[in-house]
Amino acid sequence: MKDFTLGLCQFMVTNNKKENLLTALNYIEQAASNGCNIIALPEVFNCPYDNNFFNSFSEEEHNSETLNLLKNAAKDFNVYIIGGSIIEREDNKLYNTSYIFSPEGKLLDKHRKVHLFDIDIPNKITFKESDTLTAGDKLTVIDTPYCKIGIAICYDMRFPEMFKKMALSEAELIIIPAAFNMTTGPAHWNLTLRARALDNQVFVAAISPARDTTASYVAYGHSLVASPWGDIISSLDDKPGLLVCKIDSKLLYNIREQLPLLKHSK
Ligand SMILES: NC(=O)CCC(=O)C(=O)O
Repeated sequence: MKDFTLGLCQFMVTNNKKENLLTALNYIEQAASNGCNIIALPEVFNCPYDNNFFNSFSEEEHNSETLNLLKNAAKDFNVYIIGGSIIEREDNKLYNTSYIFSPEGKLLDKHRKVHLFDIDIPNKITFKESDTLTAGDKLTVIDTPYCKIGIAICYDMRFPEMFKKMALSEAELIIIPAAFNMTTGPAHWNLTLRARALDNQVFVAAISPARDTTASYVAYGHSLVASPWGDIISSLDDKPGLLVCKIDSKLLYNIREQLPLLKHSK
């Protein structure tokens, strides 16, 4: 692992795909001009987070307006892009999928959300991704010249065993495109992200859409970076914004040497 600058793009997602793509591109450009080497977007960043929109906003990988834009942006700005997630369509099934591009515009890998968000907290929040989506079934850890990056999507963060497997596959940074809500966000967002970082002695970066109180699903916001020590080293509030965070590789090496949890893990 070596030092680098991470950019998290927290913006408002609307029900106009073209507008969302333009916003994403503007944020990527701004992050690149602020020296970011790795830039990440929110979960389902081109479409409202709502089952009613998923089918009509879905795209096939081989013919995707969104993926073309991300690929070209990665190349034009010479950056790694963790492309939040989009609704991917393959063989009449829909997946919540994150695509990762290199600075050459090469598709390095993709992560399909493994744990679908099916919850029912009466009078608070009910959501059933499995009404429309199919779950992925693999871990994603990619190698870059800066660090090894694991990818998880939102509700995936609640499953510590998945994170342990990524850490044991040598992930040093885990990037999580996400969209918590106004019930679970205040209660669990910081706590869960800090715990995954601390348990696995990795940097954790979570990127949410900005909060839109008129949307059918109101995102919590509060994109953040947690360190391998378990503290929050940079964060946003609920409004649109770009988080630029310098990642100090020494921090990870020192913590892992001084408190060797991964070595002691059985
Ligand atoms: N998009 C999601 O997976 C939402 C997860 C969430 O809000 C949670 O509490 O978990």
